[in-house]
Amino acid sequence: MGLSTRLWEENQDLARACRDHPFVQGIASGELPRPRFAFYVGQDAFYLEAYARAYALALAKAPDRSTMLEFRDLMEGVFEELRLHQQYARRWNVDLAPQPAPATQAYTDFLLRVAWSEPVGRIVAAMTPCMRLYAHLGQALQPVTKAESPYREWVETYASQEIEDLTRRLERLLDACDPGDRGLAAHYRTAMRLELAFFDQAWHAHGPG
Ligand SMILES: Cc1ncc(CO)c(N)n1
Repeated sequence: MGLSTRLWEENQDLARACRDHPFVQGIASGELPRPRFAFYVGQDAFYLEAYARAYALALAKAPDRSTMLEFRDLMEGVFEELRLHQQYARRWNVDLAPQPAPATQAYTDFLLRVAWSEPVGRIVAAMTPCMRLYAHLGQALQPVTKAESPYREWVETYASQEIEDLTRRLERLLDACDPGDRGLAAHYRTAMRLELAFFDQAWHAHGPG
């Protein structure tokens, strides 16, 4: 079994907690209060800029040109996602340059610290949960998302083949890492925990209802 598969399986508790989280379930049902989604999109735009910078740092540290090109394509995918956020922002009155809230700051601080100070493999381990989790959520939610959910486009984006393909490319880089490096599993799990905290933060934004 490849390292990416093993780490994903070891983190199924957190993957399930994200999938079953009321924020995520509210996206599928369409019942998620809009101010909470707007808050999430603004925080996510801040997050994604850090995520793109982490790819740029990984690119700078990559050992060969083919790995550099992988990081370039992955980074381009993040900029595409940010374009989607701009569309949501226009539609839903989102502040796309917010102050980062605590869970956002914790996640971006973690990613950028790893990206600045650690080797490429550790960066890949910290960045993989973001992609695999969202590909998983998109694919899991697509069949149960209500046609009338205002968040349907969000689900479709992450359920797309394009996201799955990019996720696999990142996972292949993880599979090439030294499976004896325990720091890889630690970073993967830290990122999964931060993902859950990110949903939880958005759920609790703007009070009940
Ligand atoms: C917090 C977070 N994790 C993962 C993704 C998927 O790119 C995202 N947009 N935001």
